[in-house]
Amino acid sequence: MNSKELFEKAKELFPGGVNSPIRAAVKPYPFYVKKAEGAILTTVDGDELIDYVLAYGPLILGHQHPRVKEAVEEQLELGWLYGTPYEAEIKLAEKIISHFPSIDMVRFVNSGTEATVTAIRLARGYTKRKKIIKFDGCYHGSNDSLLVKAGSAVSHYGVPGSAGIPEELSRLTLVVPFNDVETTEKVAKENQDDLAAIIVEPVMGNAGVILPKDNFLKELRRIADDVGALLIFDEVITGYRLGLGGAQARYNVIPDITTLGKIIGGGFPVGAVGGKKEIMEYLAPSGPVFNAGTFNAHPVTMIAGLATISELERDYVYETANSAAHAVVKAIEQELVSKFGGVVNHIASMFQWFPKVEKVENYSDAQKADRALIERLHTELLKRGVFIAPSMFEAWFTSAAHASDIVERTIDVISEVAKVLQA
Ligand SMILES: Cc1ncc(COP(=O)(O)O)c(C=O)c1O
Ligand SMILES: N[C@H](C=O)CCC(=O)O
Repeated sequence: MNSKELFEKAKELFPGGVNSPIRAAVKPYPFYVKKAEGAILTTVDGDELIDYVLAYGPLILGHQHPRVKEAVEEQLELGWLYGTPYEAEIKLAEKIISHFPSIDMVRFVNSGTEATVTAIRLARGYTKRKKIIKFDGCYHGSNDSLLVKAGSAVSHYGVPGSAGIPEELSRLTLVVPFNDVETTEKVAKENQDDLAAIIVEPVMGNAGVILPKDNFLKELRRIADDVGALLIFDEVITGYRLGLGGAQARYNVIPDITTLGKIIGGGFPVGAVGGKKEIMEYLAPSGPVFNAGTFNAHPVTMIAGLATISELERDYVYETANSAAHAVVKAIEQELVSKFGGVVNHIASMFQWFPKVEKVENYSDAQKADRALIERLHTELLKRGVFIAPSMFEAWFTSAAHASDIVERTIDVISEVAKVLQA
């Protein structure tokens, strides 16, 4: 069956035809993958696509990296699920602790969502307070406490949050604009007695890419300390994408709790909560805050994560991924920004173009950009063999597999598309 036929069938089986909403945004219908290798996806229709989505971030080494594949194959020979502790989880935790300045202890879970759910519960349990500050347009997974004014598919489909979440719970989530120290401080002080945590994507990656200004993250640290709340960095995207220590090492700001996911599982389902020992010891069975999981610290994930992070310790990965991003950003600026205007927000190997606006420093700036143009760009690039996210409220990602020939092909396609794209 081809992609069109498969999607027709899928619509009978899955709500909207998919198992995660953003996948249905690929037009005219989502393509189905037959295989993936390096930077290339091959579809069941026989098309080869250069992949700038990389499964929404995890695949910083590209698809089927030989070291990861070899490690997983070796693991499969030993069995793949034990329901007992396994040495690989210790090795992966040690690596993460060695790289992330704020992390003394880790709890592995199965997704970024589980990580943020656990982090919020931990912050509430530790502080014995209820309220949370989050930032407009930040996305922290499908987490009941944080699906308020969220980014990613929530923004793409234009829903303010989600039905099914009790108003009593949403009221505990206070939303403030990213990069706005004054409002954050005001709201934190007004709710000081009951504020458990401030949670932030230190670089926003779910409303396009939006960078923290000046001392914004340092100011969040100060405000959290002033009101006795915990600072949570959601580094599910930025962890290992911005470098070995994530955003916290890059910006030199130490949160109390960090959530990780995506890259640390090497392409297998994963999440992690990390933090200071004193806080982490509140998790069961040491402490009273519950978290558990049949698949927590899955052996295959631990092995794949370990192989991935070991590879990241070799300089070539960040060098290749970052220089690919730099070259593609330059091409977008030359071919697209020059014609349509706008700004490209970029850091390391993640970026997004916001057409027709001069700056994007928060979610309301992002909403003023021409998102429909990005959706048309997505369609035109896809027709010519380049796959980018179907929404402006996502990011482009590059990997160690985005070698110069792949980048050159992409640049040629961008200049071809620039000629046909209509404002
Ligand atoms: C910053 C951030 N936090 C949390 C999540 C949730 O992760 P997952 O999709 O693995 O549940 C995502 C992505 O979905 C994310 O980008
Ligand atoms: N932006 C989301 C996570 O980072 C995209 C993943 C998804 O919703 O399927």
